[in-house]
Amino acid sequence: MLTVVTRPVRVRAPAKVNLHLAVGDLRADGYHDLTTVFHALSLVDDVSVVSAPSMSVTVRGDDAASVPVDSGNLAWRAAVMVAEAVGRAPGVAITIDKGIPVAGGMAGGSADAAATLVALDELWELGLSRAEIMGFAARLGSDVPFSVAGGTAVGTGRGEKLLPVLSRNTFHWVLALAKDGLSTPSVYRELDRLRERGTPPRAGDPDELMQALASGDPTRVGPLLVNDLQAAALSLRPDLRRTLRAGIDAGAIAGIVSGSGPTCAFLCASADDAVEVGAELSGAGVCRTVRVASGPVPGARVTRDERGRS
Ligand SMILES: C[C@@](CO)(OP(=O)(O)O)[C@H](O)COP(=O)(O)OP(=O)(O)OC[C@H]1O[C@@H](n2ccc(N)nc2=O)[C@H](O)[C@@H]1O
Ligand SMILES: Nc1ncnc2c1ncn2[C@@H]1O[C@H](COP(=O)(O)OP(=O)(O)O)[C@@H](O)[C@H]1O
Repeated sequence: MLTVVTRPVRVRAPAKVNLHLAVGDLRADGYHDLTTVFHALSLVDDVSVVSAPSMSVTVRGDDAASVPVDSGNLAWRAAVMVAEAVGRAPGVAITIDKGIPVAGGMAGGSADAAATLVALDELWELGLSRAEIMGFAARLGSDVPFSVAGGTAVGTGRGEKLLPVLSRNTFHWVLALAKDGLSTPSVYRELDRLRERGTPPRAGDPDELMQALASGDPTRVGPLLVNDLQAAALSLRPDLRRTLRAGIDAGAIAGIVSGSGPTCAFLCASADDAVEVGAELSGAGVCRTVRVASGPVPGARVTRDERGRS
């Protein structure tokens, strides 16, 4: 007989920043080959999934209004994909507590999709292998496998082929969240346009960054942060230059646009420095709001209470 778990399964999934993002030329399938170093941050979404007569998604938090609650939601798509694969009706109610900025270049939708995959594996007692979860993840989006994996990892292909990176210590970050999001496809398109008109610099390979991460020294990591999409994000949102400058003026070691932006991520020397940089940046009037976070943190995983229940 099929066992059905009726209590909600809760999963926490992290945001990411790309410490290194080298973008290749546009491929025939509309994607770009990447070499990227993903780093998972303690800015998280909490996703709860429970059995229900039909599919639904509820989103809570400051950015909730801009998130679709139908089949446009990546968590919904994740549930339908798994249900079809295992031959079940996709009857689940998904509740997302959003801590990750929406359309901020921090993989918030991917985090929710990853969380839903992990939650359904437990809720429906599927016993999926890691490879099966990663297979679903890669079909849902280029960033979703990393949201499952967490930590620090090199991504190649579309970003979905992952290898873990040795990184020592915890790094401390300040994130400057922007008022409006940026669409990922339009930032990639803008980079293609800039490359047709000129030769914006291209990131090399991340070898030196990997050594710096292994040393655990943020002053070595900072100067090696690089993002090929930054020129495109700044071209679409020139105001971000002020944000980046303000973070450095406030005492950060380095600042970078996170992925396709518009969130700016600032690496700081210590947890105390991050709090100070965050306070100063928040008073500078160059962003909607500021968050302090650290990394690396684990990927999507079930959270349990003191009695071991999820
Ligand atoms: C830029 C990055 C950097 O990590 O993250 P975000 O800033 O969006 O969080 C990723 O490449 C975003 O990954 P993700 O958001 O999962 O993208 P997908 O859903 O797979 O693709 C959305 C669109 O982005 C473009 N795209 C994405 C990945 C890739 N390697 N090349 C691309 O050109 C394509 O136009 C694609 O149609
Ligand atoms: N669960 C979700 N959370 C946030 N956005 C989502 C979600 N599902 C679908 N979306 C859509 O994906 C777009 C990109 O969102 P997000 O993943 O937060 O940003 P990014 O691609 O910059 O990392 C949003 O504008 C929204 O329309």
